[in-house]
Amino acid sequence: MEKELKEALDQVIGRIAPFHEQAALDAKAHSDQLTKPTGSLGKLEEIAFRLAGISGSLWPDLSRKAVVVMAGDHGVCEEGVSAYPKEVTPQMVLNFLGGGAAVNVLARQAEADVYCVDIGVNADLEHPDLLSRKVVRGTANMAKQPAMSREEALQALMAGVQVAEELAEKGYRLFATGEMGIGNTTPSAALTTVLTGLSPEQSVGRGTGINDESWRHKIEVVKRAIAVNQPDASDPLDVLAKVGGAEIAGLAGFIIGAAANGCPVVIDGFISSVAALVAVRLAEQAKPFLFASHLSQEQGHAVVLESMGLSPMVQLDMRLGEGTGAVLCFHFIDAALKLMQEMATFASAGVSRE
Ligand SMILES: Cc1cc2ncn([C@H]3O[C@H](COP(=O)(O)O)[C@@H](O)[C@H]3O)c2cc1C
Ligand SMILES: O=C(O)c1cccnc1
Repeated sequence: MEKELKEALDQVIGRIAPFHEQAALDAKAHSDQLTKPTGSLGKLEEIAFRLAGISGSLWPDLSRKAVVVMAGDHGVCEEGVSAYPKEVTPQMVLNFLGGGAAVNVLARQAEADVYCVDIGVNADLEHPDLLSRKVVRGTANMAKQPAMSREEALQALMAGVQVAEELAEKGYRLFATGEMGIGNTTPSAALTTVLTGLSPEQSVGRGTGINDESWRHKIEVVKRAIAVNQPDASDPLDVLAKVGGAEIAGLAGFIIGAAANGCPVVIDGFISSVAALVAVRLAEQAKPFLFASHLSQEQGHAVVLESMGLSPMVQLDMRLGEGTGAVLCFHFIDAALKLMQEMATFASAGVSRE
């Protein structure tokens, strides 16, 4: 089973098309004709060039947008690493489905649809709009044993791939990643430490808002998880299974699946970015499809983004997750494309350039 899953994943990775350098250069050539000093729209120009390179067409239609919120629970919560109880995970899933969470509000404003996926929640959840893809009923406590088996990690990755395939099939062309899982900044910090070499003191943050004492304890928990499981940093699947989480694996698979379908993905804060790092370690080809949205307040986020060569669009001191920062940045993606499509050229507007 594990072998079949790995083969299926490798097959999806093999479908990721290379970046169209020429389309990106053509977009830049067009941009340089527009009525503005060269490069003056800054990152908005870079966004437009990269979107052209991803799609292979100068101005892709990215009007159909979705944010995918993967939800899962974490056995490591029994160590006391979060400021909130684990019951919040299923409760928030119902809130997403009812349209009342922060990400729902921002998605409505950005004209994006919200898809919530139960990939590892430790509760029986039923709702007509819920994508039920449960791989585990919460992970095991990584401070004592591997959070997941290698097979479970692969199942979660492939479940994420499947969600991307289905949404691409429905016509969505631009995605944002989001997550919900009380305790998930702890496995995210452990993954950061193992995959980037950052110390636990620098990768562990305050998450939902723990105090100094709990923060020091959380660092010890991350150190213990790494000591107990001895994840092999050169094997991203091993690291993901031992000190990761189902929603992190699901998002990594989703990113790979979106890239295989030629769709750009805007990644959210710390947890989503760690999932993206796992995706990139599994499939380097997925990297050009990624856009960083905001810089989270969570310690360690900047290093995770830097390790992928990504620079965030904004810094709003947010630390929520759910895909909130990513959905907000859909507005910048829309703006970048509109500017390139609608601005006059020096020639058409009769504006002198020398
Ligand atoms: C009501 C509520 C809504 C949330 N939405 C996202 N998170 C965020 O907080 C959690 C991570 O922080 P930690 O590791 O400290 O538990 C994740 O669920 C993340 O998505 C929330 C947390 C709460 C309490
Ligand atoms: O950056 C994030 O995504 C984040 C930070 C703290 C808590 N939840 C999410």
